[in-house]
Amino acid sequence: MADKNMVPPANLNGISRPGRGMAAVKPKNFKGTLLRLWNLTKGHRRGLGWILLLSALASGASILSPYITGNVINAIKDGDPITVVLIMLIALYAGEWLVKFLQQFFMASIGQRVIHHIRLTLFEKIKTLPLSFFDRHQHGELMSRLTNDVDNISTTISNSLTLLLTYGFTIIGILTMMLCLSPLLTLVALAGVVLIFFLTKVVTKHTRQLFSAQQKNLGILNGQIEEGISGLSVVKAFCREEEMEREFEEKNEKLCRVSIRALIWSGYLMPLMNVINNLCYVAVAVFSGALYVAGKISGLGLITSFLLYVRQFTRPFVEIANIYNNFQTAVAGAERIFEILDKTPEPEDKKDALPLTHPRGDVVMDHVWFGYTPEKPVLKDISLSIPAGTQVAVVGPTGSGKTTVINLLTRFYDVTGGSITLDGHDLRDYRMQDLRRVFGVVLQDTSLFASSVRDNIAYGQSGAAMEQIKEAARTAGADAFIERLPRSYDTVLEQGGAELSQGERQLLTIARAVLTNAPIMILDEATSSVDTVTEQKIRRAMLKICQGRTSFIIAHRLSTIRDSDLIVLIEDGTIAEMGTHEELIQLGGRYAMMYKTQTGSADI
Ligand SMILES: Nc1ncnc2c1ncn2[C@@H]1O[C@H](COP(=O)(O)OP(=O)(O)OP(=O)(O)O)[C@@H](O)[C@H]1O
Repeated sequence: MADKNMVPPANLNGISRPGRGMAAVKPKNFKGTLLRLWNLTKGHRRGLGWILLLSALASGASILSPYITGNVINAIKDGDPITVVLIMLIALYAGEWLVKFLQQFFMASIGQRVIHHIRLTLFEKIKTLPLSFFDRHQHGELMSRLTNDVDNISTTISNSLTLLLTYGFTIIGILTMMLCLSPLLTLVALAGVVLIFFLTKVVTKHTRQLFSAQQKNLGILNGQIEEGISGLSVVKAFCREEEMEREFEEKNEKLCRVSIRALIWSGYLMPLMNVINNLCYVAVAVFSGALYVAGKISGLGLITSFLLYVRQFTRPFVEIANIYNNFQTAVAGAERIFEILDKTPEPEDKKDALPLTHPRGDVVMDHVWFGYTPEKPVLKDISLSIPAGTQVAVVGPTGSGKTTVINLLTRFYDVTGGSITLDGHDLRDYRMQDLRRVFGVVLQDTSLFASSVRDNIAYGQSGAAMEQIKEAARTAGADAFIERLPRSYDTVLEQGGAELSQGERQLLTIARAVLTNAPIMILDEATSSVDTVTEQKIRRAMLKICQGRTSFIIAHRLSTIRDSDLIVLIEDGTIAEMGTHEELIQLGGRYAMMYKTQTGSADI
């Protein structure tokens, strides 16, 4: 069965364990979401028609075989030949196998095509979402939507749907056959089914809660395991091993207790159901015997057929209850996926958006206001005029809004008040892709990809020749360490750069920016975590790539930016001081104080 919690059906008179895997998450709008899922199968309706037909045929064997078996008994009793009936029976089972195979064949291909489509649409959508969306959602949660939720839908479509259809047809078919054979005996059999149905309902309500609690506790425990492993060095450094173990044990114990209760409850119902099923079987046997003796029913064959039907009748009900829960979980997952698909993407380019290829680089910020959330403005009325070719350093205490300025320039976010212009036009008037290409960026986040060093440097310039890549690495001062790597530029960064030092990663991202040869450079915290020798290297590289270009440098080490044409000190979202290094030192304000603290007064 699809759900990971499910255990294989225990074969107790064909009844699978009830209540197991009942930790279904209820969707908010079951019908609406199901309808949207249905709409996704648009190109596969004919295949689904086949599946429906095959499901009806597949249930045919369960429906017909007891009847044929009854006829075999009748034939033996009457002394008639049974070869033809036996051949029919064998043909029926062979046919069932073929039909089920074809059913699986259609379902697998349709199911996987639909899932392929969902995955692709979802991934395409994520790429268009504004960064503000990711601020509001944990990465882990998004990952879970892309993997677990899609997985759930996949297994449900592939497995549960065919079973649901087949069981549905089986119930209708068996009920019809039983009614045709003997309405009275059918009533007796139905009484047992109704009893089992209600009993299952009562107990599963309880087990569902217990399994939900088990899932929740499992999640908590997994979280602790993940935290423990990823933060192990911190745990060791602060000697917190014992506390960690104690916490783990508490959560482990809780999970253990709730799991035991869940299993006991789900196990408790099974034997009871078995008893009811057997009692029902006995009741039908006694009744049919009495009816036979009274001459109310025709023959032994009918009794045999009927008893076989009773044996098969209860199973589809219990299975459908389980499948329904899987469906609910899958539909709830689909709901979460549709939630992402319904999000507003980044604003599209205006119809008459301007192309931008070789800007001069005049940047003007005019009374700019911005906040990540409406209630907390981060930049407050910032006005700045930067002529083309100026090297601007943005400095200020942690959290003052420096990176936010960069986020607005690259249009990762849009201003909430005022405007930013480039060469006289509002940033929002340009084509987004053109605008982003204008910037060569080295961000705080030194993200590298699990590909070769060469591909990482050429990330923004995929057609670059090897010589250009090496030249960029030389300019960034990254060539020396790259040459020392086992396969030099072809070394694959299997762990996405985690195998390099922070400084090396920064040098690579600088080389990447160099290669773009973009007209405007943005360097955020490029020297924050490297030794002084590397810092000097980076500083030289930065000066080189900033030459003749409008450039924005954010650095905590003020020595790096003292030669900048303009230093802007941001404090609490406003410009506190602005000028050249000398001017600001002369001013003797906050900048002068920060510089003094960092370098010792001698250097001033
Ligand atoms: N994605 C975000 N969502 C909500 N608030 C944010 C987000 N990014 C930053 N902030 C908040 O905006 C303020 C300015 O952040 P910003 O990153 O611009 O500071 P900074 O000056 O670059 O700091 P640092 O020097 O530490 O990098 C901070 O209070 C921060 O908490």
